[in-house]
Amino acid sequence: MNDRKKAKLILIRHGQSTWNADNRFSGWVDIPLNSTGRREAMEAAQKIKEYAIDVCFTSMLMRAKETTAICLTENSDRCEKKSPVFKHDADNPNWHGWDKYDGYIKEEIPIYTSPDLDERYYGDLQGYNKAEMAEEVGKEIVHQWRRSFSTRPPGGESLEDTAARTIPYFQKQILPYLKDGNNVLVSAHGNSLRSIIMHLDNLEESEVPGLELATGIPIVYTVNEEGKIVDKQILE
Ligand SMILES: O=C(O)[C@H](O)COP(=O)(O)O
Repeated sequence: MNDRKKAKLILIRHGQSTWNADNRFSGWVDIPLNSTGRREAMEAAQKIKEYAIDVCFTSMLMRAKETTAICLTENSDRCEKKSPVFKHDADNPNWHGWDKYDGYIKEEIPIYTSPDLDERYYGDLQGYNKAEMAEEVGKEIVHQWRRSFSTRPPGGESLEDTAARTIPYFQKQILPYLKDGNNVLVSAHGNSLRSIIMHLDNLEESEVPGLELATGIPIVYTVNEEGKIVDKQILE
């Protein structure tokens, strides 16, 4: 357990994926990192290695999980003694207990995965090129679909819908670890993290369209024992 006053919350949007590079709407499509994305995650690992990570949270999607695993590789002081272990969902009927083990329980950095941290569902837009879509329906409409708070892209989730799952998850599952003084890494997605940042930074709806997150750049919040943010650094 760390000094309570120094609990860090590290948020990171996954590194570049092959569809980020192709400028395609990804949403829930499970696209891996490309070589640029893996490099970004390695650079992020260097930037955060001073923080001994106690627990991680990530989405169900490969690009966020890969980023988590790479980010932990430089956390060497901790990893020498502790292994990162992806924790699977015991409540899922398809889980057969194959990831159970008896020893080393105190020696792990648990990585919890949840669909609540998945990217915003982009519905009918998934797979389409963003620039081509803007030519077809107009730049303004595509910007609304991508950046407004309450507009839903066709068949998909608005940021408001996404926030309705990410913020309760943050409050119930993540915040208690921070209040207890743990350093927490959350690797997720452009929009699932935008919704959490909107909550943490108390942003107005009108400020949300201007909030952009680069791939692979850690944002480090310092959180006090009451769960309040006392500092924010962007490690560009
Ligand atoms: O799902 C996607 O395509 C990206 O992760 C985020 O896309 P956006 O910047 O268009 O919201």
